[in-house]
Amino acid sequence: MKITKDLYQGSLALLTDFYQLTMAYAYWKSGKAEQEAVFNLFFRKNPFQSGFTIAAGLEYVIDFCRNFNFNESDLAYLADMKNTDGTVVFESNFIEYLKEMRFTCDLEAVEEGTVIFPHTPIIKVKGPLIQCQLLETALLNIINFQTLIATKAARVVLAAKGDSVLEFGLRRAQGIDGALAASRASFIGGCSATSNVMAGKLFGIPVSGTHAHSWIMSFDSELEAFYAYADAFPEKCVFLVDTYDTVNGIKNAIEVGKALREKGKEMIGVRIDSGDLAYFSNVARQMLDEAGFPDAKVVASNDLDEHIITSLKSQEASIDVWGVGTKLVTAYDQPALGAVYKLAAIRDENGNWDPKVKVSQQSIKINIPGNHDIIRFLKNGKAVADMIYLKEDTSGKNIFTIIDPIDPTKRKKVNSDSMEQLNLLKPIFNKGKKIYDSPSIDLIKENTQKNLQYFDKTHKRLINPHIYPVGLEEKLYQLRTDLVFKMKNYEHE
Ligand SMILES: Nc1ncnc2c1ncn2[C@@H]1O[C@H](COP(=O)(O)OP(=O)(O)OP(=O)(O)O)[C@@H](O)[C@H]1O
Ligand SMILES: O=P(O)(O)OC[C@H]1O[C@H](OP(=O)(O)OP(=O)(O)O)[C@H](O)[C@@H]1O
Ligand SMILES: O=C(O)c1cccnc1
Repeated sequence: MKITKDLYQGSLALLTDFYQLTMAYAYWKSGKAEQEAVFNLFFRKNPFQSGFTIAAGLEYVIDFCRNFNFNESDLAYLADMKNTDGTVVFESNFIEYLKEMRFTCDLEAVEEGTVIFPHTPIIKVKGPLIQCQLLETALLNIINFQTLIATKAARVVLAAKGDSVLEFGLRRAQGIDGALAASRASFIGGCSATSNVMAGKLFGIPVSGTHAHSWIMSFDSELEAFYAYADAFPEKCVFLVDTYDTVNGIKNAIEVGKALREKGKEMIGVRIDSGDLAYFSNVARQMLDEAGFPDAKVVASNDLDEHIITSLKSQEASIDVWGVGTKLVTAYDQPALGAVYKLAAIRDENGNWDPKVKVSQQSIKINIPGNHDIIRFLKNGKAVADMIYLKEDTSGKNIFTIIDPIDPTKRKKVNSDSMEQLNLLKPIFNKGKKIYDSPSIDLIKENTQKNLQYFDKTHKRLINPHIYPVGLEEKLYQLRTDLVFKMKNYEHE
């Protein structure tokens, strides 16, 4: 995938907050630019009150890092920036430094489609402080949105209980890139196809669709419109039946379906886009069955989301395919994921990692310090707990106490001897060189479904899900507590 080249026609290095550049300049001025650092990208709460989150966006991150350099016009723009007193913001030696800068970091990440939880790193960047810092805004922009939408899609697809979900969001998505990224993330989350043709071309996602009311309205009668469509697309007939009168529309679809059958073709089905979808889908099912079309599908659309789909399922609606647009691609009920990117450790002059913590009044906002990793423990193929730990604290151990980072009274003991262990962070770049074999979008989508299988259905419930245990190995927990006390000057207590 070449998002930068195909979509943005050049450099994305200026896709950042201005303060990243002023900090970069100040790191450079103070001689800290090349000091080795570790930053982690993580979120603090699952979106949509979900019990899980689906990671997405890594391919965009890879593309961003590989193309990370300031081109001539970026540099000219920066060189021209002036302070209020007329002096330049960035001195020319710094502009030269930026010109030579290339991405040379190590980067680890959870693969797209992985089920993830609050507090655990999705991406870990290790490298020169200045580079780590300059990546912050773009990495958050990419991961926050795609992870949000992949999670929403996974919830919609879970609600559809095995039925196909088509993503119809382009017309109401958040701009051009929002729409493309949302189509990609929706497919990763489990949608079967998109109506967005450009997403189909760029990402290799299947495209699909029916027709609109305008098609019907452009003819003198609905029947005439159905016949004409059947003529043009005998293999692809999903007739939209609700332009004037849904029951009459279904009758017309059946008539044209019979004519198609005489020509050796089968209509695919009907689409209902308004009214009581439970009632009209059941009417459609009965009429289609009685007319000899038991395999014809009923497609429903109209402001659907996971909750309306669940309700329609509980009403025993006869809907086989769900067209979901606005509420999916805009993440209507929670328009942003709050992932953050925090400095976790800096290498000191002796080569040791110096863990760093941001102290906050709210304990949920205190980050996890140190160059840490994550393990997922599985028993009999089911995920039991995720542990955030420091390698040096755990080597040779097999019994671990995992402590909830917010509520230390919540603990879980794990004996790793009887469990399978998954390292969630995979190496993606080594000193700026890509060492990861990117999977196809189809494999990523499969990965999502495989990952969801690891989790008990109580964690996947849409409302009030059972909380999956994620925590800090006890030594890391202690390190974090000690550091907080130290930074707050509570050492004497
Ligand atoms: N049986 C049902 N149970 C729960 N929700 C339903 C049911 N049938 C339809 N809905 C949902 O109710 C909402 C109906 O919205 P609205 O009143 O705007 O549609 P409409 O008037 O039927 O159609 P439109 O305005 O698009 O012509 C939609 O979100 C739809 O998905
Ligand atoms: O409802 P969504 O989940 O966003 O799905 C996409 C919607 O887009 C189309 O509607 P259209 O743009 O013609 O508008 P209308 O049906 O709401 O009038 C289609 O008929 C769906 O209703
Ligand atoms: O193909 C469709 O039916 C479609 C596409 C976009 C939006 N609504 C419906």
